Amino acid sequence: MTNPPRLIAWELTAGCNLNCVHCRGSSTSSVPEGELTTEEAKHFIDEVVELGKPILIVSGGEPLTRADVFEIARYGTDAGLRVVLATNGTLLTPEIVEKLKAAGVQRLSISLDGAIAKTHDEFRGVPGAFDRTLAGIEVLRKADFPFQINTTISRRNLEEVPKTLELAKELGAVAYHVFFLVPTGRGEESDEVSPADYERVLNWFYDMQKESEIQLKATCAPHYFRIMRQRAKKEGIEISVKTHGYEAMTKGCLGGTGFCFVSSVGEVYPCGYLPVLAGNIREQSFRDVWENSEVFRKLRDPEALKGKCGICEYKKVCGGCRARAYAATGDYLEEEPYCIYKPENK
Ligand code: HEM
Ligand SMILES: C[C@H]1O[C@@H](n2cnc3c(N)ncnc32)[C@H](O)[C@@H]1O
Ligand code: MET
Ligand code: SF4
Repeated sequence: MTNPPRLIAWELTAGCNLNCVHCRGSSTSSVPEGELTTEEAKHFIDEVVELGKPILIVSGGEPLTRADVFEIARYGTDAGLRVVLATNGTLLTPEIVEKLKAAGVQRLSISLDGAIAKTHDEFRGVPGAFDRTLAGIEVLRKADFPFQINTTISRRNLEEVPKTLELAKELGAVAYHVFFLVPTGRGEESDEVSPADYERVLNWFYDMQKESEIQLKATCAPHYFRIMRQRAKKEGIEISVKTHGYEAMTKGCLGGTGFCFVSSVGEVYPCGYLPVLAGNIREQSFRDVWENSEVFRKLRDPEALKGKCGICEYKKVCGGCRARAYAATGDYLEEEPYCIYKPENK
């Protein structure tokens, strides 16, 4: 029996009103042809529910540029899914927030890639984006709508991350999730932080997590799960849900095991950063793709990992980033290129 997905990220549209330097989808204002129609989108939700009740992340592109986003979110809510929406926050108005509430959307993630306008605007490719995002957050606060802040960490904003966390707290975010840049789409390898900086930031993140009153989560940094265990061992702490919350129950990357990404034209991928196609929901059922695709089957087998990830004692909790391995070598099972750890049995 294959476990159902726990989380699905859905690129409802690839079109976007911004032009970020790091965008995995290389999104622009021109909307590619062949997007799933409203009816196809609803059919996809029907198929998801047949498998289980994952969190459905309605994402993009910029999902708020699609007129039927509320109707589709409502459909997901009515089907029993926990629907959340990932947005750059620039298009939020009181009317839109009311519609999101009425559609049963439970939380928004707002991308904020720096603590000051210059950093964020350079990231987002549009002057004034920072101010517009902050205005969007103000609308959410007034409406008492829960939101989390997402920051993508790269060389451009690495040193500003602590300040961005402080800003997220001041703004009233319920959580702060950091994403580490993956060199795909417009994301460039030269913007990735060094392996040593990964180690430094993730150790800082561990310290922050212990004292933070809001939830912190690192995505696309599977090595965090190794670092968490190394640090806890040093401190003589047993990892449990009580001490480490949700992080104690999950692992480095859920791509293909508990998570998948569905593109605006119905393609299914292990995540939004790994361009290895698992299947297309226009040609097959979602169940068939999830249960039988070659790439998902391989990602479910820790023994398939190669290089140092294959012999690492942490491979079941970390497993490396398969998208970075693919970007570096063309083989998604190869070792994670941005990890400094030397496995003990090497
Ligand atoms: C509630 C609002 C949330 C929003 C809007 C949101 C948004 C996102 C987005 C946009 C991604 C990137 C997916 C991609 O493009 O491939 C993502 C990934 C992910 N998120 Fe969230 N998220 C939310 C909450 C959570 C929560 C509460 C958890 C768990 C406690 C979570 C766990 C994850 C995981 C595991 C991934 C997958 C990345 C990976 O492969 O490791 N998210 N989220
Ligand atoms: C959902 C989150 O994904 C981020 N995002 C977009 N492109 C990339 C990439 N190449 N690598 C990492 N994160 C990315 C967005 O900035 C948003 O905050
Ligand atoms: N456009 C939204 C954001 O910036 C969601 C998708 S990003 C690839 O957060
Ligand atoms: S990262 Fe999000 S906001 Fe930026 S261009 Fe891509 S889809 Fe648009």
